[in-house]
Amino acid sequence: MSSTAEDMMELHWLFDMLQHIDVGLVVLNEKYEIKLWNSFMENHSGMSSSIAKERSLFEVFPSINSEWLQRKLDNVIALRTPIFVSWEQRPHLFPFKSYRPITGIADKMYQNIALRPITNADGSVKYVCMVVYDVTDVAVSKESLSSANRKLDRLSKTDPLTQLQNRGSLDKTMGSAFHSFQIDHGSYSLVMGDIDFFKKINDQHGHPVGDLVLKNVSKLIASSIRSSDFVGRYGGEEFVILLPNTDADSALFFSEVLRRKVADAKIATGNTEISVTMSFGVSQLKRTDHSVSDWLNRADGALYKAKAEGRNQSILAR
Ligand SMILES: Nc1nc2c(ncn2[C@@H]2O[C@H](COP(=O)(O)OP(=O)(O)OP(=O)(O)O)[C@@H](O)[C@H]2O)c(=O)[nH]1
Repeated sequence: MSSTAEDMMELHWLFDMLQHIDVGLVVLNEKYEIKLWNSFMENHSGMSSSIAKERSLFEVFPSINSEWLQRKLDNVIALRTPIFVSWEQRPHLFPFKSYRPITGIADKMYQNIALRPITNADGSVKYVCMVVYDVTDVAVSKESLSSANRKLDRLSKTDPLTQLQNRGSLDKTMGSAFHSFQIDHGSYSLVMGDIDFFKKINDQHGHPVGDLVLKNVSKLIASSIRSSDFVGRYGGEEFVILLPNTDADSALFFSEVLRRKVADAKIATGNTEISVTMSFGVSQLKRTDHSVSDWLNRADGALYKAKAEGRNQSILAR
């Protein structure tokens, strides 16, 4: 076979392979008209090469942000350098369906796109080749990993019984508030609440009813705070509420409203209804507090006093 015939055959092979490679290939001219549309693009768009060719890419896919892509394509031609667009910047350019049966996360194919200048024999660049990689598997596993990490992070901060913040998470939140106070000297208050005679509830009705009471009280507290407040379960039947932008008197007012709500609530346990009361200690963060413990200890001291003085009351630490 002559070398020209061999070259022709090689060219034919190459063209055949590019047509059927599992990667999208599109060639555009300077007017963004489609000059090449391989079988990957045909299969995923449902549009044959004969129909796509000579039409503007933006007419075929009106959902593509034409201003953004035109700028990129113009740069590829002017600077003669390739540009890459990752799925993390833009999940997809072409709105192709994903046929992955594994997950509901991806209904569209995630794509990495390379825009490459095609250099003519005379060195000029008049065409751009778009290479479209289907990276749905990579994107989906990365997304599921991030979602699993988010879930783990949430779990590590949550008390499983009450779904409130756990003690560790609350300690961190109070630490952040203490740190902010050193900068803004704002008003930050703590309300520490404890269910009265909780041991009796366990003893009289059993531990599962005790748990039910804890869950109900937690819901009541959670529904009483503002979105900027924090509440956590600090110990067995002890709760701490952190109120930013709240001075001592307002925190005491909040505590009394909550105390009355708890006392008025009826908790259905199946065959009977239970009522509980709570005692509260309130403290506002002061410049003389050297640590979160100082602030917390003052609330704890006030709570101890509320218990000693008859329970079902709130006491403010001065
Ligand atoms: N059901 C249930 N009980 C708990 C849980 N955590 C702690 N407790 C119980 O809560 C009770 C707390 O009792 P005490 O510390 O004596 O306090 P109290 O009976 O509430 O009395 P005062 O606080 O003095 O009013 C103990 O019996 C603990 O076993 C829990 O997760 N579920």
